[in-house]
Amino acid sequence: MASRVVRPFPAPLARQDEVPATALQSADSLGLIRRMRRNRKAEWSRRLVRENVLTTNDLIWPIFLVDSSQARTPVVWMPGVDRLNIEEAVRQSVEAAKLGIPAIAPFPNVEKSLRDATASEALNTRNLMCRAVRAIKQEVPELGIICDAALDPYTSHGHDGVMAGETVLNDASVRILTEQALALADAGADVIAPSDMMDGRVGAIRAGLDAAGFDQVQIMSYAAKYASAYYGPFRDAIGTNATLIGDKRTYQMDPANSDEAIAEVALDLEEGADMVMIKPGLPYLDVIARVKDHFRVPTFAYQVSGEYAMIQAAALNGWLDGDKAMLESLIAFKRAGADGVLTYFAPRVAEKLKAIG
Ligand SMILES: NCC(=O)CCC(=O)O
Ligand SMILES: [Mg+2]
Repeated sequence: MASRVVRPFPAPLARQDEVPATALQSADSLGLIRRMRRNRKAEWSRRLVRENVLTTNDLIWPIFLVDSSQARTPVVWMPGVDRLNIEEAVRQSVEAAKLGIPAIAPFPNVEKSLRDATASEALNTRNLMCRAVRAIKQEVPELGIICDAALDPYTSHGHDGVMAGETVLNDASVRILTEQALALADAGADVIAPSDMMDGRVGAIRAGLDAAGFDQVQIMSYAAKYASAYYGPFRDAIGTNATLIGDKRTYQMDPANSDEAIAEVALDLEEGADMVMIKPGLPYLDVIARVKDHFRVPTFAYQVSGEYAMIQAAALNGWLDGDKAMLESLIAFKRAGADGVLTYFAPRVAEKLKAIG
């Protein structure tokens, strides 16, 4: 057996007030062949060996809409985020396109009086979403618009589907979601993003879109959407926090599972999803990595409202460097394998990336 060379533990340095650097180096050298720190010694070198890069092309910007005479109304639980009226949403879309953000994802805060048990307002082709999508498409046709298919902004009970007693009905909800998707496609949505987690909705929406001549409208499915506490501030933004009865654990996924995410993604791809999404983001990086490794399809992460709020709250208290934490959280998605991220930070990041050049 080859004997291992055991290096004597370096003798402790004599206590001195100042030891010259060279003396420290020679006294302590471990004679290492590989030193991982060499590549980190200067910014040019760190840039050269960097494995992942965040670009503006990776960003999807979720925005909140409201019917209001005021251009902006603040979302209290998401400092720095406002609900926009249609005119302001158009202006912000123009800005987003100028910054090079590829796409936005609008979400409506629907007037309470328009919400009912069957989400009938979701099918109104003149509803807030449809009017906003038309207006934005007319002004900035080159900006992608990704529209949620989900009933929660429109239901009086705050669930993503219609209910019988305490049960959220699957197939009946899918029929309504398909109609909703058609209304959005007709308004000009480029991508339908079913976020409801009903079974079979991707296939039904694909068939509905194709039959109506919208065969070029893409589907980005919220394939693995978890029943998460991190959606809290979003429910403030769209005004469902007060109305939601119970929770969504009978249709959204159990945070304890990840094999199940693979099964969900497989089904959505079979049913015709062009892109898949995992949501929330940072607490589910392992799921993003597994899905990307397994399927090699366009995979997106949603950095949800609670993730945004945590960073912002800490930054506003002076407990975190907000910009650094924002960028670090976003590069994590790239490292995990995501092709892009829905993030409320999108315009701020795009501005920063533009300034860096
Ligand atoms: N369907 C979209 C969402 O539920 C967003 C959740 C969030 O940002 O917390
Ligand atoms: Mg599913």
